[in-house]
Amino acid sequence: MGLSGAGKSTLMDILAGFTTTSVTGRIMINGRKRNMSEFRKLSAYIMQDDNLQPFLTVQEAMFIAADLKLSLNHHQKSQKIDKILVAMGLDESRYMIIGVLSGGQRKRLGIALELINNPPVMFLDEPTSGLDSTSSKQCLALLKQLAQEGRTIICTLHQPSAILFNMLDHLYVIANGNCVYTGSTYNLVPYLNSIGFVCPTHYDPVDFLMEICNGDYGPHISKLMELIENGKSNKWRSTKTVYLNKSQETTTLQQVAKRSYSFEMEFRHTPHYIDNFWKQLCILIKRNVIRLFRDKVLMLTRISMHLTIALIVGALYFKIGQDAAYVLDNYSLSYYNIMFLTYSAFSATMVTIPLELPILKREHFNRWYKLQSYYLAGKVADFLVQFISTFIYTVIVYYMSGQLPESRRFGLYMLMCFVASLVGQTIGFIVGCSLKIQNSVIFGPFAIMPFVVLSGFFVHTKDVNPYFVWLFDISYFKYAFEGILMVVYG
Ligand SMILES: Nc1ncnc2c1ncn2[C@@H]1O[C@H](COP(=O)(O)OP(=O)(O)OP(=O)(O)O)[C@@H](O)[C@H]1O
Repeated sequence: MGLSGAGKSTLMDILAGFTTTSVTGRIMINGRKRNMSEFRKLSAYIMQDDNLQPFLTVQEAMFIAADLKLSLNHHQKSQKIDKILVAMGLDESRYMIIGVLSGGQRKRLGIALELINNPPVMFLDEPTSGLDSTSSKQCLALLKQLAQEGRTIICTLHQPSAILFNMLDHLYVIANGNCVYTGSTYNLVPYLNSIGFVCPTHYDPVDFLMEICNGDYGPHISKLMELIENGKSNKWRSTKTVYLNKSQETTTLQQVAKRSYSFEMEFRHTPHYIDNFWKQLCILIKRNVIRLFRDKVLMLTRISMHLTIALIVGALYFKIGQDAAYVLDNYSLSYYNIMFLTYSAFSATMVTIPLELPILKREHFNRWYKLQSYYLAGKVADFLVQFISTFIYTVIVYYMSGQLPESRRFGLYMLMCFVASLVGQTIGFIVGCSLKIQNSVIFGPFAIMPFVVLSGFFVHTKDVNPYFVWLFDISYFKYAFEGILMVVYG
């Protein structure tokens, strides 16, 4: 718990293993140094932003997660999904598209997706942010139930209400990146009393603590930090009992530890990924195909843009292909075709990839699939749209501009254009992954323009200094352009 900017998400990223670089210190699990590979099998991290696929239904998303994370048959998966959806209060929204779910439903779905494989340790960054008081209560009650079943639930909270606060077992309060209290929730007021901060009657202890952290009663953070040994002190921890629910049913810590141990043992023998590469690939292709057909706007825009430009270009260069007087125009047309197809594939990929990255980060971090499967599945789905777009464009331009009507020439012409567009797509993927979307729109074209200049269209190899000739050899535009000219005139 802590004020905004206190360092909660940073700490959570480090504990979950999401941030491993530029941090120092040791992370111990049950007294042993954390083995990251083992730990990732035991844990799931639900980040602050939902990062869900907006075009799937709740049930489809659950089945895809189950297919990737469980080695059960369809009926068993279905039963498990039903159980989780009921527990999460999502049963009635199972056929709804994720994009139209409310904030609370999306949060619950984020948890449900990670619950599928029943991880013993769950990290949640602000699971109640953006939720109303009833949804927050439902969400924490559910987490409490999971903790009672023996899981370790670690979550960050901004400033919980008294009801939410009473649901917590252990509290770790951060201010300015340091710990100012660690201990049980019911020890908070006695702790504050012991150091001279008397919480006024009828005053919420959480508000009081946050005001102290905010410096409303003076600069006391370093004093609090020292007293609690920056989180190392165990003085205010609960050692005897864990309160389970309002009826004060209790269970011993040993019982909880025993259940946690059995979860841990179960996971030790689980492979890092449940499915092999090919199975992951098939599941991800299925998901991409569903997404592609639901997200019709982008697909239809790409196809109709190719159709429109092809008609304009075809009309401009109408029947010039076999007229010797227009040989230079035909030369320019060949170049334009490669430029257009490459650039359109490049920009479409470059702007869509950054939207996918947060989802990829979450799913890959939580061991849903390997990166290779994700990449290839994305390529296969995009391959289809790119092929249709390139085919429509090439057929129209080739025949309207009056190139030789030979199927072999047309096939090769089409192949040159298609391969060039795939290279453009790959460069768009690299740029989209490397830069933020606003930067990639500005700097992305620089990844293409050097190849354009070195294609042999503007400057010829024989006219440049011999030291620069190798630059032409790395320009894929040059190969595509030469290929097209050989197809047309060879
Ligand atoms: N221990 C630390 N030492 C120095 N800087 C820190 C420390 N922890 C966090 N920070 C920095 O403080 C800033 C805010 O951190 P973070 O986003 O984790 O806060 P937060 O509590 O999650 O905020 P919010 O509730 O608004 O999401 C970041 O720039 C982070 O790098």
